[in-house]
Amino acid sequence: MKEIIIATKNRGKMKDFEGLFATLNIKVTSLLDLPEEIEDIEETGTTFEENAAIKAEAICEKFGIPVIADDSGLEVDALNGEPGVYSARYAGEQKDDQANLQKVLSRLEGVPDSKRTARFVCVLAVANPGELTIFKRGECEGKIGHKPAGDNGFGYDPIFYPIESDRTMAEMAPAEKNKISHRRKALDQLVNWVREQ
Ligand SMILES: O=c1nc[nH]c2c1ncn2[C@H]1C[C@H](O)[C@@H](COP(=O)(O)OP(=O)(O)OP(=O)(O)O)O1
Ligand SMILES: [Mg+2]
Repeated sequence: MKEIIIATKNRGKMKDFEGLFATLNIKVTSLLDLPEEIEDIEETGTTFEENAAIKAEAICEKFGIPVIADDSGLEVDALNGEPGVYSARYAGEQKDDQANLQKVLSRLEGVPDSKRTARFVCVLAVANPGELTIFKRGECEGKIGHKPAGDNGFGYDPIFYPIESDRTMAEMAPAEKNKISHRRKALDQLVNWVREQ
């Protein structure tokens, strides 16, 4: 079985990846699973690609091995694409999922269903020692609800209804989310790319 490091400290993301990589027979290790403590990496970019590269390249340089990073977020059309790359810190530096999703709901107060369109975006960056970093993107279209529903998943899952679903991503079983998610789509692109090499 192969092993890959994913440059993340987000446990929710890692749960997604564990499910996604299990079918590929690859074991994934996060920055939280390493024996030494890894300092937080400042995400100073203004695009998902920039931030994913910053995370993947920092850890790749540190250990001299291939590293995948995921930078992702929610784009709400009625909020001009917010919270976007600032999704994790939308309601402040403490990265509180509940506060973040409440902020989206309150900003959308009075906005009718037809204008609550949104998408999850996931950009994966793969950094290899001595090679150019590559990027794969996946998007999942949907709508923002009026109140949180469901206990699965993480982040904005309780307020996100994937297109043609009457349940939020947090009401779906993990395997169900993993069939349609932005993370799944980005990973499919990456797997296809690896097969072409
Ligand atoms: O499937 C998802 N379901 C719900 N919410 C999601 C999803 N995917 C990303 N999101 C939200 C969570 C967080 O608010 C932001 C990611 O921010 P992002 O900087 O990429 O991750 P992070 O700081 O939590 O962890 P890390 O940088 O260590 O990977 O988008
Ligand atoms: Mg982050």
